[in-house]
Amino acid sequence: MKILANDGIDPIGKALLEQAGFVVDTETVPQEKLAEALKNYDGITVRSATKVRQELIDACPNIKLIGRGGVGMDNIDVEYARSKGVAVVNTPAASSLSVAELVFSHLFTGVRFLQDANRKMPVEGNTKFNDLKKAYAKGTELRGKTIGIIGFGRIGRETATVALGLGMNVLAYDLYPFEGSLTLNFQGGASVAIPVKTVSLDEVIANSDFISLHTPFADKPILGAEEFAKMKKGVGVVNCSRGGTIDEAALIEALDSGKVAFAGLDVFYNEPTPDAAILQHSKISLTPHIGASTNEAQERIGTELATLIIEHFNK
Ligand SMILES: O=C(O)[C@H](O)COP(=O)(O)O
Repeated sequence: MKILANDGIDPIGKALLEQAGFVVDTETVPQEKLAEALKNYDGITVRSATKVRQELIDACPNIKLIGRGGVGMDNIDVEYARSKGVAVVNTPAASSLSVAELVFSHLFTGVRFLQDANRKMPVEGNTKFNDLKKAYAKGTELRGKTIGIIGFGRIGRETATVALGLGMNVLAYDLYPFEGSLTLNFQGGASVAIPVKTVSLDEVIANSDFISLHTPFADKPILGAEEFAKMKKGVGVVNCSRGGTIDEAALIEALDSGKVAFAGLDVFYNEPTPDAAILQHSKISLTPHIGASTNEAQERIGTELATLIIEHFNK
């Protein structure tokens, strides 16, 4: 069996597949050459870069499995593949903590102006930063503040758990209400369960000091001008979910008016070429869709994906 890992696969996942007798190629084939190249393979694995659309599936009748190393399957025509008897698998839980930690990277960045300070610190030969120091004199602490989490699935809950560990209050919203507890595990084996209950979207929007999005993209943004207007003045907004869930033009207006103090964005409406107005804004902390890009997450993803592929072909 031959697998093309077109967006790469962690060495541990590759080794597991090879031990099970699979041939694994990890060289990325450009999208336009994929239909030809894939004819020689039994399966393909992707992250979010490679698109596996209907035409590609039709062009490669040998393909029996599409593996998504990650959560979002918006780059794969899943229903169509399944209707043609092609299995589609993903690894929905493996990257939750890495994404949650990136949310806090953006939050800590925003409350202490790192995105701007990193651009403006005096360079060699000019050691004066007193004016800059005055500009950044009033940061904000996270402890005791309220984080609003929109989308309370695996990543939303992991984000809430980290927030509770930092001493923040959590307000969460999900289409499917949740009432239960989240467990914080501490060094030495101690753990504590903290009750959490979802509230309405309006409550989250109106009462949060920071808002983090954790939903897939549906048909329109979840946060637009109307929602920004209802938020607290000085709110910080983070998006490590999917591009399009925030109306970027409305976000820029809200940042410029001071309604939103800062934003942290890992995902963009236009990927991989976000708009210049977003890229150059001094109040936006930017990362290039790297929520799942940690050693630990990729190792878990590679291991899980390899296991799913082996199980599928051994059925
Ligand atoms: O859906 C996901 O798993 C994340 O958006 C990560 O995507 P990536 O694997 O392309 O980094």
